[in-house]
Amino acid sequence: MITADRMAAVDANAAALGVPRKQLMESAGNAIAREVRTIADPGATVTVVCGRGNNGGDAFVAARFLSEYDVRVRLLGRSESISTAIARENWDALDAAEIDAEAVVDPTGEPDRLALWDADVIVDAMLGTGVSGPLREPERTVAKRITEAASGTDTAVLAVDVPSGVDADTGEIAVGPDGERVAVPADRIVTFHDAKPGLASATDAEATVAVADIGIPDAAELFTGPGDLLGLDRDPMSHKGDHGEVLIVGGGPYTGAPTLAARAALRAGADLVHVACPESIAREVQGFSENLIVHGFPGEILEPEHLDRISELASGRDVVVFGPGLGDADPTLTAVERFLEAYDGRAVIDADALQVVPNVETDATLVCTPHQGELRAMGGPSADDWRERSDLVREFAADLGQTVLVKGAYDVITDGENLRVNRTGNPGMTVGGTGDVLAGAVGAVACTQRPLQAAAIGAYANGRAGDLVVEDQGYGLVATDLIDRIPEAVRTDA
Ligand SMILES: NC(=O)C1=CN([C@@H]2O[C@H](COP(=O)(O)OP(=O)(O)OC[C@H]3O[C@@H](n4cnc5c(N)ncnc54)[C@H](O)[C@@H]3O)[C@@H](O)[C@H]2O)[C@H](O)CC1
Ligand SMILES: [K+]
Repeated sequence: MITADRMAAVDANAAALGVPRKQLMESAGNAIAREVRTIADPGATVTVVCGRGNNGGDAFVAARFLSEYDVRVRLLGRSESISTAIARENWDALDAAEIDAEAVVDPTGEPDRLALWDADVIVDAMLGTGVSGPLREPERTVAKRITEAASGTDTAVLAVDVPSGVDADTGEIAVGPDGERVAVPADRIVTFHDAKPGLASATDAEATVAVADIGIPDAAELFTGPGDLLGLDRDPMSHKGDHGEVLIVGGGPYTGAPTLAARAALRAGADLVHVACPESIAREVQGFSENLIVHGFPGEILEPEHLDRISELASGRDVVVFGPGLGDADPTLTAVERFLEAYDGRAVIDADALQVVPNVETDATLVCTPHQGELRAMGGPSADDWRERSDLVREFAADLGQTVLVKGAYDVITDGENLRVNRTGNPGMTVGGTGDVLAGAVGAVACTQRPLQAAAIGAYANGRAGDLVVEDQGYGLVATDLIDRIPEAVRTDA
């Protein structure tokens, strides 16, 4: 199963791996043509009804492959409104293939002119995963015409990827202003790459769903890539506080760590970052950035007596990052344990605090970010080969019931079920502090993304930042270099 958002990410990752979208669309169109051939013989009349997005684009390709049929392509809307270059290229190619293709110049025109009737097959390519809200005109009226044309006749309706009007993730059909739920009733659906969660519930019992392989490599799903960043796209209408508030609980024997994590959280997009650290370093930490709100607790290390204050600070934040520089003194580990027993929000657990996790009962949603030594200290597996490590860590995460990001040349990221591997980063990043930067970045992203995705994006961004630094200045990287490159590393328009 794959959701529409994940499909878009995998699509972009495939493109980054060198599989162009045009090739995906060719494969998608070919799969549609193959399905038409199982429904009707050459010479049959096929009406292809297309929207202005890539769902329509797929069907333009299919029409080209069906030149031995009597194919009529009807684009809803002006051809200039076709939304992607690839789809437009394929629309133009219909001419060369001498396909009867007509753009409904006046999109609100009388859809009856679309001559949907007396077709052996109607291909529904109005909308796929790009649908938002109830079907608008003219798609709404056309969906009703298709329903009429198909009911009581032996016209077969074949939906491209998703029946138009159906939400691919939920199977829901949004209620329109007329109080009606309108979608195309497909007899057959050819969906691409992987089943969509909503298809099973959306289609009537007898609809058959075929999943077509369109050549997306497994690597596009397994390895993190630029597609994983798409979830970060900022809603232009968003305002302060939307992108989350992070609390960093750190510092003790080590003073730089909480600062690195806090600054990384800011650069990775958190709106506000609070730092709870020993009073002895609070002034120093505050000195790094006025965007940090620093709360000093008495003494040199985190102890159980500080927990009321920490819990109060945590309750007002989206994510807590526990660990950078805390050290592993008994009172500190006891404090971490007590905190987790009471906390039910999201937290990133790093460094010495990690050893507490396997033995604590918590309702918190955790992202654990051990390196391989810390994973062993947690009672986790060790394996040199990243493939073997992936399987072992997935089992470990499943037992733990949490998301685990094991840092390494290949970072292994898993929630016990799904697995991602991050290949960005370089040997220059083994210097101290890069783990603190990573923990802060994951904490910021976890404000708006689910744990697995937050860990995948954090690992990708941290490594990518490291690669940008090395590209510019060669090795000799220090952790603070990473922080300034994080915004560039998470840009989706790069
Ligand atoms: N992601 C992949 O790997 C692949 C996707 N393919 C095909 O692409 C579509 C998704 O294409 P997209 O352009 O994102 O969106 P759609 O074509 O589904 O629809 C967008 C189109 O529809 C209009 N629209 C949106 N909501 C409504 C509405 N409620 N009423 C009317 N019109 C609506 C919107 O304005 C746009 O014009 C996917 O399903 C696949 O078929 C690739 O070709 C294969 C790989
Ligand atoms: K469709």
